[in-house]
Amino acid sequence: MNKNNIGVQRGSSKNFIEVAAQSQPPELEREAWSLAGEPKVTLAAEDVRLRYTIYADSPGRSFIRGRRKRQSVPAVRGVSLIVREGEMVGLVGLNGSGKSSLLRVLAGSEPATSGYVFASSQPQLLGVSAALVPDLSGLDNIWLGTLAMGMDPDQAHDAKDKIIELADIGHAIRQPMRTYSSGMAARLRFAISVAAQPEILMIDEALATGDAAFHKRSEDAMHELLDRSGTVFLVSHAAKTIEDLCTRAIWLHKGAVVADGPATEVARLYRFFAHALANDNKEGADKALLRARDEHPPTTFQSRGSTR
Ligand SMILES: Nc1ncnc2c1ncn2[C@@H]1O[C@H](COP(=O)(O)OP(=O)(O)OP(=O)(O)O)[C@@H](O)[C@H]1O
Repeated sequence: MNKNNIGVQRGSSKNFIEVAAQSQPPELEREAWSLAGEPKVTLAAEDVRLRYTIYADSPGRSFIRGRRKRQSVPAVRGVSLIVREGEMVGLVGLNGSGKSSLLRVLAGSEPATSGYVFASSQPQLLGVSAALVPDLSGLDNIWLGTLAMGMDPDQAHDAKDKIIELADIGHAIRQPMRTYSSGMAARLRFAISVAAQPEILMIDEALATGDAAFHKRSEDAMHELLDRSGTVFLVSHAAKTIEDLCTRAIWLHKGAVVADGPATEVARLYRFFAHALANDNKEGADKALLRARDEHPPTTFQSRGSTR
């Protein structure tokens, strides 16, 4: 039996917030979700779909918007998953496979075209950047960022030293953020996001910037979060990072989940796949993909048959 197959168990969605839903699902359908059991479910997504609408210019046509060709691009195609506390979930896949789009929908920062996402608390998508102001110093931005994430002034004050220590950007912390390198800014954003101690933290490639020492500190900070029964989602192009850091990996291909299972196995098979593709070995790539799908099939909901 597919170990990711979610049986019809009566769980209650009462304690969950709705992160993304196109319309209110019927109560009975919601109750068919397996939200009960241990460890606690922190996030559940069912048949999430996302399409972007783009306007493409056809040759010979004018730039008048009304005459532009409207196209709908499917970025996420029917993703279902159940994530429990203590899991560190890595998303792997080729460029354009939908990793960042899925993360944004799960975080509630991009509305799903259809499907449902429930979470035990508001996920924190790393990137308090919207709240940070380039003309203000790092210190002022720490204050602003922590308040923007919902801390009260006392909590923000208490968190300050830890953020400075984790970001470790020296005297630059007193300089305006516009003078920072992209790596320094990423470090500060990461440190602020982690300090909020969110139950669900979502990170898109933050670990790609920063040196080995920062990498180690950020790993430690994420493990600390997991120790406090949190859940971390991580998008990275480096499948080896996912393999080393995460407990579970979800492989996305053309917007759909190909495989979902232990990071050491799924991320390793993905690496074989990507390596084979890079070497024009289509047969090898297909083999790795089919093996991953076979051995670590994606989550399905028995209540409504398999996800598409
Ligand atoms: N704002 C947007 N408007 C239109 N199409 C988009 C938008 N963002 C992403 N897409 C399209 O959606 C698909 C998935 O993109 P997404 O960025 O989620 O993939 P990804 O796996 O994170 O890619 P990468 O590894 O290159 O960062 C792609 O076809 C992309 O072109």
